[in-house]
Amino acid sequence: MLKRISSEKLPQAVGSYSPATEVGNLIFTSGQLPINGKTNKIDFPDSIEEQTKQSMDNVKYILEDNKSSLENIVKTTVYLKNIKDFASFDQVYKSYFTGSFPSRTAFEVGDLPMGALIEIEVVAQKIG
Ligand SMILES: C=C(N)C(=O)O
Repeated sequence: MLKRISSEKLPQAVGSYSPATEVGNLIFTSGQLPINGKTNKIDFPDSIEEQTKQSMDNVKYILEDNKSSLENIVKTTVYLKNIKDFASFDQVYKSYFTGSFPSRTAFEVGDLPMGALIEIEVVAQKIG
């Protein structure tokens, strides 16, 4: 049975989607835009580093509020507005992991909602 899940720390969805869906022992997040849940906006429109932090924090909130964690990510998909941001994004991204890294695909897209520079989605395993 599937269940729609969320976190109180997330921003409002910008469209017709649930923040995440749980099925069995897996969590599938929607793409997390770099929107701050306190301000409901992209606080740093020109900074890939800050936007990576916010998208990763939003992923983290979903997982940690639903019996999972960043360490339990199976696969990450990263959408970048500009592939030239890859190295800067990756520097911030790797700081969120202490052991091994999840599988990942990263690629450039034409555009993202709200003028974002990045959007990150994950599939993660639940703990216990
Ligand atoms: C922001 C999204 N994840 C969406 O619009 O699908």
